[in-house]
Amino acid sequence: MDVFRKLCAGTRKPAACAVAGTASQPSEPAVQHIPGRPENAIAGSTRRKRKRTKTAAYIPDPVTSFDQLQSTYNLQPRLLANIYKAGFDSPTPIQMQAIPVMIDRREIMAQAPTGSGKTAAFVIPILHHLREPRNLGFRALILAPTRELAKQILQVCRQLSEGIGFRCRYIEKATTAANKFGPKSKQNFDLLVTTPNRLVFLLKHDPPLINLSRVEWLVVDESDKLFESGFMGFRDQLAVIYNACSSNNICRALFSATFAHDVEEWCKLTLDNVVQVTVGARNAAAHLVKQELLFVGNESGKRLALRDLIRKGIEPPVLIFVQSKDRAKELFSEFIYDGINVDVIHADRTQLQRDNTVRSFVEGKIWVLICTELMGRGIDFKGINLVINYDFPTTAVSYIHRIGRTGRAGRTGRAVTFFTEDDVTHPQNYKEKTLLFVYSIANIMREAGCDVPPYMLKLKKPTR
Ligand SMILES: Nc1ncnc2c1ncn2[C@@H]1O[C@H](COP(=O)(O)OP(=O)(O)OP(=O)(O)O)[C@@H](O)[C@H]1O
Repeated sequence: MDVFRKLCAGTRKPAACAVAGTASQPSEPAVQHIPGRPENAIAGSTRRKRKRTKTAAYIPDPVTSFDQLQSTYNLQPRLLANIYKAGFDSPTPIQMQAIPVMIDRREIMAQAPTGSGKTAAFVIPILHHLREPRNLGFRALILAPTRELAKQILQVCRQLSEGIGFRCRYIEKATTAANKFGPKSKQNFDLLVTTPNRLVFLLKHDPPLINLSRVEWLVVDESDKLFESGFMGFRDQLAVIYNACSSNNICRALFSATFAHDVEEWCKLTLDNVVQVTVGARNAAAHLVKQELLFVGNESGKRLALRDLIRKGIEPPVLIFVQSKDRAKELFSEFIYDGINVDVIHADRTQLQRDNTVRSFVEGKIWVLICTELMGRGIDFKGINLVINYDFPTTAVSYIHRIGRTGRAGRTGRAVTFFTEDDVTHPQNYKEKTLLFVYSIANIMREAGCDVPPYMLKLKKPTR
């Protein structure tokens, strides 16, 4: 059975029946769409005109300040204090919209640009609902596609819950996790942040080594990534986790900077009266990133162009994306040879090496970090000034996430994408795909008001 169907078949909400059956008609109205703009999140009139009764059409009004969360929803003073202590003076557009929706226990599918504060947008309402530590086992579960991102989210959970006493956990090793979080443990933990694979390992054990039946909130961050199927996809794992969260009171929230039709489809059919929040245009690059495309001719042209950029003066920290582990290793050797303060991160490095590299980069000991797609999503390095796409991204979605490592939290950033003759010619076989990506990326840039070589916009859009 297709896992997408498995995911839907596992639901306990009535709307899901439509998937397993034939009609596929979502219950009425399944999705509320709230258009929002990054610069002015309050979609205003449409929302305010809605009845204030709790019907299917009811959507809680957005908030314009964090104080309003206390006056309207009785947010804990300590949680509010932690929000301000984190330096969050006022909510970002996605926070204005998503926090009241989740506090109202509405299921949500949210899309907002990279670096726009989605993490706090789901962590704040979850902490509000958990209220206080209890020894009931995990009551909230947050899934992320990479360990680095899961740890980063964990940090935010701990930072915002400081002084409240929540036990926020991460699955370091599946073997020790069984003892710590298994059925025989004291169940003295509240919130789990993890990648799907380790959790699935525990769940698939007979009997399961972790119990998710008390989970009230399941958050899927980078939802379009976690819904990907196939060898590298997480969809199978998501289905297992989804079915293990068996509480009748469960609410689900899906967040990403990019939109995927299958996620939307699943939300409409499966979630209970889901609210869909979209801040800004769908699948658009963060507007604070100045994007440049640089034609470098061929492979050796990339090295020359990179040296040229460095010679002209780059302001660290800088992230360089390449397409594979081998490419990362290769470029790293060259940089080291050139005496540049650089390190590399890819899936072949041990977790300890990866953690140390991230720490050194954050502390400013490393100026240039070469990485693969592993670091493309969600990672929030403060103050990245420049992202270089040394290898052309393989999808427009990947491009949006990669360049979104800069231009975050109100700061401006710059992204330079190298492309070669090979990337724009030979529209045969797999090259046809590349051509499509060049075309889509050129359009993303054009929509963001950046300079694009005119011929790129004239590239014939290949058929898929
Ligand atoms: N209300 C706020 N005021 C100021 N800064 C904020 C606020 N909320 C979040 N931030 C900061 O914005 C940065 C980006 O937040 P976050 O990592 O949650 O973005 P994101 O939308 O999840 O991005 P991505 O799509 O790349 O994962 C973080 O450094 C965070 O501390």
